[in-house]
Amino acid sequence: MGRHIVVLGSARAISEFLEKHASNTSDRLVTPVMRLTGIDWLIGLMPYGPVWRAHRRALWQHIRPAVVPTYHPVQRTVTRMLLLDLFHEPEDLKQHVRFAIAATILKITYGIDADDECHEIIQMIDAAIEGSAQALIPGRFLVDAFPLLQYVPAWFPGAGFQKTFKRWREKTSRMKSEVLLKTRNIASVYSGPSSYLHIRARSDFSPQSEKVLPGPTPIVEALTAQSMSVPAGIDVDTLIEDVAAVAFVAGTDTTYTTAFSAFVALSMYPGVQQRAQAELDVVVGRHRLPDFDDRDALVYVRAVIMESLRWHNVTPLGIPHRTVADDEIQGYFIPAEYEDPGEFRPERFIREGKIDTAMRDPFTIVFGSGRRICPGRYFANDMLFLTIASVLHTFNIDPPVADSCGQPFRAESQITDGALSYLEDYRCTIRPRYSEAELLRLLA
Ligand code: HEM
Repeated sequence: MGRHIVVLGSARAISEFLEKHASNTSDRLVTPVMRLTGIDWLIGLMPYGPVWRAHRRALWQHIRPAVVPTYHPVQRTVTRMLLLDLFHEPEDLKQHVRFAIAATILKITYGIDADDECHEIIQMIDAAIEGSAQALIPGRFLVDAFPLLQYVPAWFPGAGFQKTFKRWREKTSRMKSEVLLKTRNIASVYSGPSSYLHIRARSDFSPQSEKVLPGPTPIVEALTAQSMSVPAGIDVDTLIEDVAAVAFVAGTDTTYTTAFSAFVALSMYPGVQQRAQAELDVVVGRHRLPDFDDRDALVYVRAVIMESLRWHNVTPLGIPHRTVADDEIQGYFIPAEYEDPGEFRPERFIREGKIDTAMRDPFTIVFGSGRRICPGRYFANDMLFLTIASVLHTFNIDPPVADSCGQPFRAESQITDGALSYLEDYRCTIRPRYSEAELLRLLA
């Protein structure tokens, strides 16, 4: 309705417009639906200005590259949990991968351990963010096109959306405060070692990693302890609540969907999988799990992750940037950045055994650009590396079996519409590459 949308279709145009004109192109459009559904506290949706800056700075301090390695012990432990869970329940690959990413983020933000309570909290958060996924779809609700509708009372015929919005608002605010309350309760009673693995591990299994925890200071605790300068009118406690919750909301589905698409792709391209596993066998060997120190030597596995980010971009439209003043961008030239873009081919990123720096790294594209670039990108990249390398090292990923004759089924790489893009068909199956005894030795 009277707005122009410019789609930036090339890396050159993105850099030209969102980086070089950043002071003009870093705003966001806050729609009536975002306000009515109560999701305007998300950093990604805040208008450019001091309030956004204070939130972003608070989060960035705790997920910038220099800090991200302090989360490696948590990532290692959760990944071990994941491998164990996959061994026992291989049919639940999708749920287990999602749980592992969610559990990592809950531990580093709130200090909440990946036990049964974590499941309950994840459910509470999922219910609360149901509205944001809907509210972010442009044109999903008529009130965005006709803002006067927001003043129509809920009892008025056709204004049922008001009740839905109220329900979503209440769930979000309950989620933010209850999760934080639980965190504070945990902090006040907790002094011993973490319950990670302890609760979830099978009785015959007691991995050494249990001793590694407790992990780093949770982000909420660190923010509470530090003295922050915030703009007038901002309540520090609300800021902390919002910053912690946004890490979960913005970081979980994006990261797990990318990891999961990698597994689907690997099931569809067995040659790629075999090459990656052969590299893991040489670099890591059969007696331990991959770790962050192996990253430099795991050139092909890194290319698999780059290719996963490119092949299925979970946020293909990013979050729209809004200009604050008139601007100009020249030309609409959209060069073909990658050959055969539909193919999953990590080799495109490798030249003479090394990552080819002449090829555009999807890492520099899929996380957005300019001042609103994703602050969680380094943390996400680490989670992707450890999850994908570890699962590939210990399991074979196959296409699902399509019929009673055992014919493999080839998944189609169709994607869904919406603010977040999912693969339509997520089916794939996994088989361990190790016996249970060998796997337990690797996890110890
Ligand atoms: C594979 C995983 C991820 C992908 C593909 C992704 C992608 C994106 C994209 C495209 C944007 C919009 C950037 C722009 O406007 O130019 C964004 C923003 C954001 N992301 Fe991520 N993200 C991921 C993981 C994470 C994680 C793990 C966190 C936090 C722990 C996070 C927190 C945020 C926040 C807070 C924003 C809003 C930034 C702002 O508006 O200033 N993301 N992300």
